[in-house]
Amino acid sequence: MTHTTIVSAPGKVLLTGGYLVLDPAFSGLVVATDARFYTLIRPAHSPRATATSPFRITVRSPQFQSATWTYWVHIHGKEVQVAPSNEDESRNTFVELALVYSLGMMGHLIPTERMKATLDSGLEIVIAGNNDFYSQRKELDNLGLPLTADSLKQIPLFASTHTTLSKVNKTGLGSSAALITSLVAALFTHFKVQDSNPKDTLTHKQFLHNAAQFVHCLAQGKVGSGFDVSSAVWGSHTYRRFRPELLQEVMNHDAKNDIPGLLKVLDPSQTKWDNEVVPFQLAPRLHLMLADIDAGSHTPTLVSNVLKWRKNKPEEANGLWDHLGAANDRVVALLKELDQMSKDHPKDYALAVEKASEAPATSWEGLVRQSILGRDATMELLVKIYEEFQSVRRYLREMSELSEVPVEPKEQSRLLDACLEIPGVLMAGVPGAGGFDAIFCIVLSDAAREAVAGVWSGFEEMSVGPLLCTESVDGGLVVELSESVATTQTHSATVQRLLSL
Ligand SMILES: Nc1ncnc2c1ncn2[C@@H]1O[C@H](COP(=O)(O)OP(=O)(O)O)[C@@H](O)[C@H]1O
Ligand SMILES: C[C@@](O)(CCOP(=O)(O)OP(=O)(O)O)CC(=O)O
Repeated sequence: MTHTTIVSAPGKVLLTGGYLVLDPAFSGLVVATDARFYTLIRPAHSPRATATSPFRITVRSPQFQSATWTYWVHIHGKEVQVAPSNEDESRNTFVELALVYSLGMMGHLIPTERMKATLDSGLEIVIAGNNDFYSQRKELDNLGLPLTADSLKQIPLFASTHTTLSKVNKTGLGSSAALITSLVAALFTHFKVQDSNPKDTLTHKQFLHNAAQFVHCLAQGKVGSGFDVSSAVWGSHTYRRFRPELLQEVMNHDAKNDIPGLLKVLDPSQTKWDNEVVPFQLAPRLHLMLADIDAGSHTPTLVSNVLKWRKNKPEEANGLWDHLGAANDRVVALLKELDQMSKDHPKDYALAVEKASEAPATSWEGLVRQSILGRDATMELLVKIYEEFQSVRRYLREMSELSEVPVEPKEQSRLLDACLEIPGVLMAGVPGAGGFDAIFCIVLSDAAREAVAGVWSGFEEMSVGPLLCTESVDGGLVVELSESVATTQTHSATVQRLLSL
């Protein structure tokens, strides 16, 4: 029997609020995906050479070449220091900082004896992301399969990427945020930190959020909006960022020399964090589809150019920000109204969605006017959502033109418009920072789903790679396993696969 912990965190897609969410005056709608990152932790059964030797932690990412890292942990009372082995082929700053700060903080939060006992025979950490996080184009090529959802389903769980972490093509689901969140949370779970600090679960989760935001910002070298870490912790929601100044004072590597000071900033009972999280879910029968575009854009470049333009032309930009912010908020409010409608009038809702599935969104308004059965409130809402999201797109195109940054470039507009011609497609847009990275569609039926997939695979201007994931129904962080695992036990296919990696 081996005490094993597995914690997962979802990927993300920012449906509205790209750029605006960097400013605390605006919020963004982020949907968590059912594509998840998993961190497994278990004893390595390799005792220390002598009672004074450091403890050893090995981290592996089996989907990548040259992706094993060793760390040595030194414990002096409450002070816990983690140093990377200088024999490794590569360094992984994201993993390293998560270990340095999580273990550093735990040294001050749990009894030293537990710290030592948990590390005594060394720890093995395995990190794996759902295949959707990384482009599978090469794998499908090797298998001689076309770039379709059916082909992707034939690839085994946590398949090899046949490359290194630095060379892999990512699909934009936010691998580093999901990785850091699952790793930090798995460490705190494995060392049973909550048992020593019996704060309520919500406060503990807020602390994990703050800690993951801090590590992610430090690893990225900047304080971003943090919507990706937030959805990795809380699942789908509307997000308003925390004041960036909150982390400014600890955003340097000296923070590890003052762990009590860092804990003070990250502990929600000591420092008030002002981020806002309002849970969100898509109404039933709305299905989120995602695709990555092979061309790709460099998000930091897009962001720095848009922000440069906003700084140089504040009047032009601020007006657009206000209009776009208001349109984004209306889309969210309408989607919530639709969800409420599905609960209040489930039969009418189902009928309207079926009717809407049979016609393209441009003709729904006609259906509303022709309705002989009186008002069809659901259909009216669907029309409003479609139209409001089309105004969001118009503002994004205006942003592209004024800033000369390709937020919704023409090629992407043509692809989105082609999707919207299909019966039963409610929304089609560029998520997050936009550019040539990805697109999303929200569709109302299986037939619409298939037709959209057909448009994607037949689109000749760009290579559109479907992803298998959709909205997460499990929210944010999930403790998948925290127990002594007997070999005879039965687990889900995902957990079984992780245990065998
Ligand atoms: N499976 C993995 N195992 C270990 N580290 C990973 C893994 N996936 C991503 N990372 C870390 O995240 C970094 C990528 O971060 P970044 O370029 O910000 O990508 P993203 O936009 O997907 O978050 C990698 O360099 C690596 O440190
Ligand atoms: C511009 C942004 O508001 C949104 C970017 O969202 P993406 O989903 O495009 O991000 P990456 O995963 O880094 O590519 C920047 C931010 O909020 O941090």
